[in-house]
Amino acid sequence: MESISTCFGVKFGHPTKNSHDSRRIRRVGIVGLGGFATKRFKRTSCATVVGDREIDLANSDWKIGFKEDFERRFYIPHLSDVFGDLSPMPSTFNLKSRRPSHESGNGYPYERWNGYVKNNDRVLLKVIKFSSPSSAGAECIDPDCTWVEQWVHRAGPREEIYFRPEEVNAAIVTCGGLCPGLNDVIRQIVITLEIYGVKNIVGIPFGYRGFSAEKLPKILLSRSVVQNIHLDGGSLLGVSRGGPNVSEIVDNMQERGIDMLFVLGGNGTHAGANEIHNECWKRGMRVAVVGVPKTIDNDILWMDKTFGFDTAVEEAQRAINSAYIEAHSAYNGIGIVKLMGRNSGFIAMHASLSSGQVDVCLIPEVPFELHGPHGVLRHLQYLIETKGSAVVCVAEGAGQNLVMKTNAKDQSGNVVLGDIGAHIQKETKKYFKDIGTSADVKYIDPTYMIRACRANASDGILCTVLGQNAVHGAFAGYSGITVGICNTHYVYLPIPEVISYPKNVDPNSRMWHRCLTSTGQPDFF
Ligand SMILES: Nc1ncnc2c1ncn2[C@@H]1O[C@H](COP(=O)(O)OP(=O)(O)O)[C@@H](O)[C@H]1O
Ligand SMILES: O=P(O)(O)OC[C@H]1O[C@](O)(COP(=O)(O)O)[C@@H](O)[C@@H]1O
Ligand SMILES: [Mg+2]
Repeated sequence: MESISTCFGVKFGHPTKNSHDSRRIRRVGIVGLGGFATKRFKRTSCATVVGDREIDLANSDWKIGFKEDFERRFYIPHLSDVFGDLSPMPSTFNLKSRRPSHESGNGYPYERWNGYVKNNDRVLLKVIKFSSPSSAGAECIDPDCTWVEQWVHRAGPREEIYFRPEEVNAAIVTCGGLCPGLNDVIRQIVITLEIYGVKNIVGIPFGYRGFSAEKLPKILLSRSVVQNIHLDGGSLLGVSRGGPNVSEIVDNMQERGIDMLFVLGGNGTHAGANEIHNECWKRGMRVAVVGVPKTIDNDILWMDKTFGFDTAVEEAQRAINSAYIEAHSAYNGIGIVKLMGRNSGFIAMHASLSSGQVDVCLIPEVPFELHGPHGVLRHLQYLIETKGSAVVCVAEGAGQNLVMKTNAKDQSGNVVLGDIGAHIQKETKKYFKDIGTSADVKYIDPTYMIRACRANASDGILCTVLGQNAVHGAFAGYSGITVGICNTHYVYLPIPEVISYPKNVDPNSRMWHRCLTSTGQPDFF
C-alpha cells in the first residue's frame, strides 16, 4: 500500500450490480480520514480509475482527466446522437399567451418569454468545498481536497423540440410499490403534454405488466381525467412488480406506436427503463424514455430526496406518536413502530429525528444485537427502570440477520424480508418475562398506511416540477434519462448513474449522529 503522504489510491469505476460492493468501489474514490470510506477500505495505488479512464494523481493535469470522465459519465443521451437526420423545431411550450400582449393596449410592455433553459446550462452536483479530508463528510479526490467542479445537466423547457406534438403518442407507466405523489406526477405529465399540444396520451395499466400480451386495456388520459387525481393516494394507473421482458415491452410499444414513455419507479424500474431506451434506439425507434424516480425509501443516488419521502416521514409521526402515547400510558410500556426501508433507513432516521419521541432507532445500515450486555433489550430494561417507558423505531430491512430467512423473492426479484418488528416484540416480551419484570409491549406496523397516503404540500410541489421537467426532457430529445432535485435545482441525469447502487444512510454522517443525539441510544453490539 502506498504511503498516505505521497500517493492516494482512488477508484471511480462503474460499479457492479452488487450494491455493497459497488458502494465500496465508489466510496474508495473519496479521501476522507474520518469517513466511512477510509476506515473500511485501504488505499490501492497511485493510479486513479475514473470511469474507464486511469488518472495518475501525480500528474498535474489529473483534474482535466477527472472532469472529462465526469462529463462523459453524466452525459445525457440525445436523439440526435443516433438519428442524424433529425431537425428540431421551435418549442410549442410557450407561456406568452398568458401575458398581456403589446397589441392589447392595456399598458403592459410586450416581453419575450425567456423561461427556456439552454442545453449547456449546468447545476453543481457537489457544493461543499472541504478544507481537509478529516472534515465531517469530506469527499475529497486528493489529499489536498482540491476543488473540482462536478456539473450535471439542468432540467427545463428548451427553445427547440424534437417531436411534433400533434404526432406524439405518449405513454405513462407506474411500477414497483406505491408511493405518495404518483398521481401528482401523472397529472403534471398529462397537463404539460397537453400544453405542448399532445393529443394522444395513454396510461399503461399495472406497471410493466400492462405491456404484456394479455392486453390489459390502456387508460386514455387528458386534463379532465387527471384534474383531481392528486387528491387520492395510490396510482390511477395501478402498479405491479415483475412483468414481461424488455423485448416484449418494446414489441408492444412498437405495435402501439409509442414514441414518448414516462416511467415512474425505483431502481428496478429505472434499470428496465434504460434497457427499453437502449432497445428502442437499437431498433431505430425514435423514442424518448424518461424516468421519474419513485421510492418512498429515498434510496436513489445524487438527489436531495425523492417524492413521497417527506410525506412518509410526516405520516410516520402519527404512528410514532401513537406508540409513544401507548407506551407512556402503560405501566412499563414499550412501543415498537416499523417503518419502510428495504435497504436504506432514511424514513426511520428522519421520522425518529423529527418526532423527538424515539429512544431507539434501528436501520439496515447499522448492525445491532438484541441480546447480550450491549443489546437492545438490555437498553430497553434500562429505559424502563429510568424512564418507565420506551419507543423503538425500526426500519423493515434492519436486523435481517436476526429473523428467519425464507429465501423467498417477490416477482421483481427483491428479497422478501422477515418481520423484524414482530420479532423485536416477541423477544422483548420474552426478555422481560425472563427477568421477572412486567412490560406492556405494543407493536404498530403502519407501513402500507403510510405508503397509500396522498402527497403532502411539499411533495406535491416536488412532483409537479419533476413531472413537468420529465416532459420538457422528452420534447428536448433526451432519452435514457431521469429527473431529480439536486442542491435545490432540477436536473437531468443519465439512468445508469442513478441506479449504479442504492443510496444508504452513512453511519458516519452528521445526520445519523444527530439522530443518535436525539434518541440517546448507545451502540448495540
Ligand atoms: N434489473 C432490472 N432490469 C429490468 N427490469 C427490472 C429490473 N429490476 C426490476 N425490474 C422491473 O421493474 C419493475 C419494478 O421493479 P421493483 O424492484 O419491484 O420496484 P422499484 O422500481 O421500485 O425498485 C418490475 O416490473 C420489475 O420486473
Ligand atoms: O409489499 P410490497 O409491495 O412488495 O412493498 C414493500 C416494499 O416497498 C417499499 O416501500 C419500496 O419498494 P420499491 O421502491 O421497490 O417500490 C420497500 O420499502 C418495501 O420493502
Ligand atoms: Mg426496488
